[in-house]
Amino acid sequence: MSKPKIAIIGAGPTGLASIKQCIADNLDPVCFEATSYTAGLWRYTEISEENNDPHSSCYNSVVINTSKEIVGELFWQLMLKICKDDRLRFSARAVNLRQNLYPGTWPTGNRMSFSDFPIPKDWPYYLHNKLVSKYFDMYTEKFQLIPHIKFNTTVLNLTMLPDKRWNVRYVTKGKEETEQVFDYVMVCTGHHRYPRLPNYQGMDQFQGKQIHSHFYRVPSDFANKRVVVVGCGNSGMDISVELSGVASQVYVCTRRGTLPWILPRLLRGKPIDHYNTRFYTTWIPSFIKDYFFKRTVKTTIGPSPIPDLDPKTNPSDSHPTLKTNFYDCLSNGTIIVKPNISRLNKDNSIEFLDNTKLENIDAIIYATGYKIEFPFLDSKIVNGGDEVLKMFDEEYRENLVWLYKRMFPPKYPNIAFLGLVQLIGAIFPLSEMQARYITSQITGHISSNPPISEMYKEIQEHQASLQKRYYTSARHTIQGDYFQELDNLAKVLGCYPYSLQTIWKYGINMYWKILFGYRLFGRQSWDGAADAINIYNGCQPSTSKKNH
Ligand SMILES: NC(=O)C1=CN([C@@H]2O[C@H](COP(=O)(O)OP(=O)(O)OC[C@H]3O[C@@H](n4cnc5c(N)ncnc54)[C@H](OP(=O)(O)O)[C@@H]3O)[C@@H](O)[C@H]2O)C=CC1
Repeated sequence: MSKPKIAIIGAGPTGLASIKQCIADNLDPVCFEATSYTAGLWRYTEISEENNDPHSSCYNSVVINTSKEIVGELFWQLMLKICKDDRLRFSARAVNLRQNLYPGTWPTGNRMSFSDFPIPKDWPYYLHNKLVSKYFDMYTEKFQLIPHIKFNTTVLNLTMLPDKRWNVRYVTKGKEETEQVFDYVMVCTGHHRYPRLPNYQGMDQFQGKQIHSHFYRVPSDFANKRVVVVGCGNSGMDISVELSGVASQVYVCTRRGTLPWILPRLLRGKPIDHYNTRFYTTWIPSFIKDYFFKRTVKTTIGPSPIPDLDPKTNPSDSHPTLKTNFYDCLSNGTIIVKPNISRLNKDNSIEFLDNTKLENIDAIIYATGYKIEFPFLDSKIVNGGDEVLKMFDEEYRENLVWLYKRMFPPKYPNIAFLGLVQLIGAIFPLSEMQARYITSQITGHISSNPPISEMYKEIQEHQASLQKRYYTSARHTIQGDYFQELDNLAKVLGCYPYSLQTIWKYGINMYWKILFGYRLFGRQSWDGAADAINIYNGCQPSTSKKNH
């Protein structure tokens, strides 16, 4: 019997993990990649014809490519300790994804690595984009993924055939459009591709430079300029701090009138996300988490030197913002905070909602986030269509994602979206777990999805919980918690570390580490991932036998 044919769209980290998992499960993957390289937005490129088109898949978001310096600053330190001793030893036991997938990791260091491909021991906590793309090159080479990728190939359209297979229409640069039929489609194009811009009066008249953060590369482009950065997410913070050293003045615009809660990257010398353990995220009520969060901010970088700018919301109401030295720039005046813009003028002045005005602005950088779009697909496949959209607020609706288990559109079989979760944590381990979940379904190792009504109920509950937890914003429609999202899939796949099983096999010390990120006794290390890999290796995967 011929192997099921799987179309994978995008050869970023999620696409690469998907190819590898398909191969491991004896499927036949073909990956379509619009650019000439892998690793997606982690590969730093200059703005060029190839990557300045929002419809190309090679976006180099400021998210990680704000510049060599800033990425260095963001990522260099935080990787060091993570890759210590245990990890290599444990990962050597790795067999294949099905058996060992679940590093229990976070965005830094090995917390962002795939389960059976550890990040080299001597790499730092926070990786420079060069190292991240190198990591993916090593991964691609080790698992021989390149032969499965069609580079410079853009998917134009997907249509479902009467027999529920998918027809993929695509074009490779310099060639004719062509079509191919697949049994299943895995969409791995991510959610940081299409810039989301505000709509201010006079945008078309303003004579200065206006760009989205996605197209920002190096600070020198703004040397001695007066720059307004719109948005206070991680991009807005990173860019404004970076520019503060070269621009003649930087202004940051906040539509909420206040700044977000800003956390430092390191706490007591450890990457701050390492304190976010399974116990902390699962068992601690959010009011206690908020208390610790506020206390951390107050005793490290804050409160803000300008009290009026202190956030009015709770820390858990929004996606976290990490930036160590933003307040330094506020206190020395290199960054000045403004409310939202009311209009832009032809003479390069900008008016704000508090009736103040700035003259002679040279550039505006819109760090206003991203639109979730899949131009090759009917949008109702992803957002549920009008009957679903009408339940949501206008802005939230723009980025609504209506997928069962964050992957499956209830009414459309044989298609799944991977990496479409904005985790508080690294996405790679989840992408890998999702790939594993999908291929396990295709091969019949785990049950297929429940009836549509049940899927709707799950999605509705998930969306309701997001709306309850976060303030309404287009940036909060796909939020997820690292451990919970991974654990939910791990339980079905049979690699979740249940307490008694774990304690029986590995002892209380290891179980403690799985829960709290450090050992109860013995040599301390915060490298929870290493132990987790060991634990998950040890779990008998239910996926080794069909469960239905
Ligand atoms: N160093 C790192 O780790 C970095 C990580 N990232 C990640 O990349 C992702 C994208 O981040 P980012 O690019 O900052 O985008 P976000 O969507 O996270 O933030 C967008 C910001 O723009 C504001 N905004 C949105 N629409 C408007 C509007 N119409 N007018 C005025 N302001 C508006 C939002 O305000 P509001 O809050 O009111 O919605 C918010 O402050 C996030 O997951 C982020 O964590 C990004 C940069 C660096």
